[in-house]
Amino acid sequence: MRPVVTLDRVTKRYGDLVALDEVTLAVPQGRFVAVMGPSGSGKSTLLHCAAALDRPTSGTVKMGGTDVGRLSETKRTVLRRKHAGFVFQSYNLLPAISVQDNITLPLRLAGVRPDREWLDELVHRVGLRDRLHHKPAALSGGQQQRAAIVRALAARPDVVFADEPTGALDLRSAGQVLDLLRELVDELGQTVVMVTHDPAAATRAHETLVMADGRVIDVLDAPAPEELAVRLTRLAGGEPVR
Ligand SMILES: Nc1ncnc2c1ncn2[C@@H]1O[C@H](COP(=O)(O)OP(=O)(O)OP(=O)(O)O)[C@@H](O)[C@H]1O
Repeated sequence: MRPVVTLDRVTKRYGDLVALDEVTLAVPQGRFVAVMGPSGSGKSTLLHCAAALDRPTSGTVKMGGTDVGRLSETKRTVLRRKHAGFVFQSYNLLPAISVQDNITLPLRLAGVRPDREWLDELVHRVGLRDRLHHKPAALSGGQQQRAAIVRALAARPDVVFADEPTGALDLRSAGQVLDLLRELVDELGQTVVMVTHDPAAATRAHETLVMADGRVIDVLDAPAPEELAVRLTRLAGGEPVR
């Protein structure tokens, strides 16, 4: 499979602190990749560098074949708009406009005409057809996050980066959002990279990258939640993993 994002010996330093330490990885198209690890292990830094939200101190990040590190801030923004979608823990929907307008806002800002058929398909899949004309506040948390997912996918990005997408949801809504992300990958060929603290969330992913001290120390194929929870607890306690 063609990689949509690649990192080659990517290091990110904040002064003396090494937040990412020579990380090399490729995210293939059509995969659902989870990123887990103890607090401070570098998950968000990895996501920000991979998503061209931030520039590494050294190493190479390529998105859509373009070397992100060589671009100006403005060009990175253009690259992100073209290739990436984002889902955050806080849904970041604008309260004053309808769900429909929220979904199409980034497209309109970018001067791109919405693909009605694609949006209909997405809205149908996430079960929001009859909520489109409501304001976000009239939707449950799970529904708002599903609207945010449609917004992230509206421009058919190469990859969606999700940072704790279920962090604010109850168990049932979280499960629905995760099942939905997996369905979008399996049935629509989308690619998702998701940072999460929830071992149950990682079981929906094809593979889980486990991080510690700024490195990817393990790549697990669809691990059982119990197995993952034990590994993460050991890591958080500073115990050796193997
Ligand atoms: N802007 C910054 N300036 C200085 N240090 C930073 C900055 N951003 C992150 N760090 C540090 O880099 C390390 C990795 O942080 P990062 O946020 O990537 O970890 P994380 O695994 O996402 O943690 P959490 O699960 O708590 O969100 C931490 O030690 C953090 O304090």
